[in-house]
Amino acid sequence: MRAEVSVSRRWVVKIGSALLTNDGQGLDRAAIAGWVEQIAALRKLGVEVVLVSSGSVAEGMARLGWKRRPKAMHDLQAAAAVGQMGLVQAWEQAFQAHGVHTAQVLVTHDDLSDRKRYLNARSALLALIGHGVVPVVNENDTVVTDEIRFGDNDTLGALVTNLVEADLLVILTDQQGMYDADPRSNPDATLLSHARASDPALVSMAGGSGGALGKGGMATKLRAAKLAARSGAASIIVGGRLPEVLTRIQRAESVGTLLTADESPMAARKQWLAGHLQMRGVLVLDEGAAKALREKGVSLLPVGVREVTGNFSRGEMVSCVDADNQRIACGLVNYSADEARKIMGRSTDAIVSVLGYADEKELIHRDNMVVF
Ligand SMILES: Nc1ncnc2c1ncn2[C@@H]1O[C@H](COP(=O)(O)OP(=O)(O)O)[C@@H](O)[C@H]1O
Ligand SMILES: N[C@@H](CCC(=O)OP(=O)(O)O)C(=O)O
Repeated sequence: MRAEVSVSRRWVVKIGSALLTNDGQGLDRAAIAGWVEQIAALRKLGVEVVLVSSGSVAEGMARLGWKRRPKAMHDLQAAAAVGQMGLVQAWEQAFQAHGVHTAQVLVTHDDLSDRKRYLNARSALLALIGHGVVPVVNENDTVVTDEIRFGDNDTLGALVTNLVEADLLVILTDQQGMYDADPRSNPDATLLSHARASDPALVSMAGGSGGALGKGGMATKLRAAKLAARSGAASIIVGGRLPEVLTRIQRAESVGTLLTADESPMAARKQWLAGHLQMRGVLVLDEGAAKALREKGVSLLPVGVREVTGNFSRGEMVSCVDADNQRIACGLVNYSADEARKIMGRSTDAIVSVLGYADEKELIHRDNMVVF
């Protein structure tokens, strides 16, 4: 299993507040430099990395001289706004030393649950990765309210893993991994090396809430691993202070706790796509496109579409049928119904001249499509 992890090509690395801020004493720049050095080395081996960095509230508290995590939402928001400045500065500076660009990406729950915004966030993150930039993601704490907060970045890390279809979610924390009981209150607890994320026995082993600075605790990390498994990704919960921790994961060393998915990424994603969304429209394909989708599983380009029915928006689910109305596939569409009608039957190059702009060149990308 560890060997499979070592060949994974896209990682989301989530770093918790306690770890990043030296238990609240301000950003641990030496630790940050160490992780960045490892990430730079991973990139040279062809591993793409998206960072999910907590610590805005904790760093804001340190900057404002607050000893305790505030309870009031406006104070949390204020601390997050102050701290986020320090956070991105620290990451940017550390990556600059390796000639790597970073990008600040702040998201809310709405961004990832709304279909259109989901696609937008996805294409922006994939574009950043494609340009060799390391996205540094956090929750947009200053604009979210109580009910819609992810609250803990473990969940955010898992959703980003689903979003960019990463193979691996690495959760760096202040313990060596997941134990069979909370090691803070059970000194005899033993470290779990490998389990299935779906194993029901794990739930009672993960203690409740997190430390003084973080929010999640082990329960949210376990939940995150289950969420990541929905798109087939494995998760590793591991001590972020372990020397060369990321490099060792890449070398298939048995560090931390590996939580694996029951299904392959493709099977998991297709199940997710097929089970979660309502059809909003139909695209009738020409013979060539129908054959290409059925036999080669390629993306659907506008040129292969003859007719568009329904009134869908970008990001919604549509079904693809052949001229005899036989269902071929379904998937998340990159253009609205009106746009699709304008560009159907046209070559990809014509999208800009017809619409005046272009999103993706595909009408439905094959990663967002299930072929029946
Ligand atoms: N079974 C367990 N194994 C390891 N840690 C656990 C377990 N149950 C609860 N915990 C607690 O979870 C804490 C890590 O969560 P948290 O404080 O939220 O960290 P982070 O800021 O890294 O997200 C650990 O310090 C530990 O006390
Ligand atoms: N968005 C928040 C993260 C919430 C949080 O505390 O997460 P974590 O430490 O990962 O459990 C922040 O940056 O402070």
